[in-house]
Amino acid sequence: MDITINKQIVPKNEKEQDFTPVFKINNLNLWYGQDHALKDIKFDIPEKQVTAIIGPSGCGKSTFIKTLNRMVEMVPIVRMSGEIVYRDKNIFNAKYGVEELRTQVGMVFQKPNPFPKSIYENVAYGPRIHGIKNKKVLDEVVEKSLRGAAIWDEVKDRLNENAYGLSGGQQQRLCIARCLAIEPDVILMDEPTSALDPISTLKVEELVQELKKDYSIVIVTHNMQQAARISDRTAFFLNGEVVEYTDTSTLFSNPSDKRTEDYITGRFG
Ligand SMILES: Nc1ncnc2c1ncn2[C@@H]1O[C@H](COP(=O)(O)OP(=O)(O)OP(=O)(O)O)[C@@H](O)[C@H]1O
Repeated sequence: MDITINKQIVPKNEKEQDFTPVFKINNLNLWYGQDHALKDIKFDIPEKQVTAIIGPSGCGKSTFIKTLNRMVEMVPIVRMSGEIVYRDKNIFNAKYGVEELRTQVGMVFQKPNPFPKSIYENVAYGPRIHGIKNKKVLDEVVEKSLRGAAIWDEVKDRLNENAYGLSGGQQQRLCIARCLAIEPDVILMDEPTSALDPISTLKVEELVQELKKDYSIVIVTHNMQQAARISDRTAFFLNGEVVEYTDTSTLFSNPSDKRTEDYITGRFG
């Protein structure tokens, strides 16, 4: 699309975005002690799309995703500068509580980490903490969340059994259900399929495609095929910098940076 300014036709700027950002990241820097792990990160993450973060081991993918819900600050030696704006609020602003942020920005981890409780209690836990006590309401939230995570049919007859009795893939979808139960806006996923078998991986990938209708998703993955299959936009990280960030099909078919090309063609990493 061209833009008309003073009756002149101005070609569309490549950097112009045609999406609504859920996160705006401006000049984000992060250090672990002296180690400069994130360098001048600047890009916007779209609403209701899947954004993949790719790059070789140690390039800062996990560190980056954990800045978005401020989990990275649990490491005492971390220092940061710059700005992360979530829906017009600077997440580092003292007035914006970290609990509130984490209610809106949920996270699913690499290894499924259910609580040692029943399947039902795993999902009801968050809503209970947020003050929902009514059993009927909780039942509805649990069912809706398990359905949303595409695991309801597999567990509906064993809701009171311990979650540890589920397979790894089922546990991961249960953890996604637990995340959905607090009705987040954004879901962060840090290598959510790396501990899963291929069939469970496929189920989680299909689920991500469903979830993006209602949620904005950021996913760290080692697996470039996975990024190509399921994401709309991809950021390629290298040594703590974003080398390239664009729509996924362009990044994989026509990368603009030689380092991206070398990485996606397997020359390093
Ligand atoms: N808790 C920590 N304390 C000190 N340094 C850390 C810590 N976590 C990560 N780092 C360093 O920050 C850099 C980025 O690490 P990070 O785990 O974010 O990379 P990654 O791309 O997610 O790697 P991988 O793909 O192997 O998980 C690395 O140099 C790592 O050693």
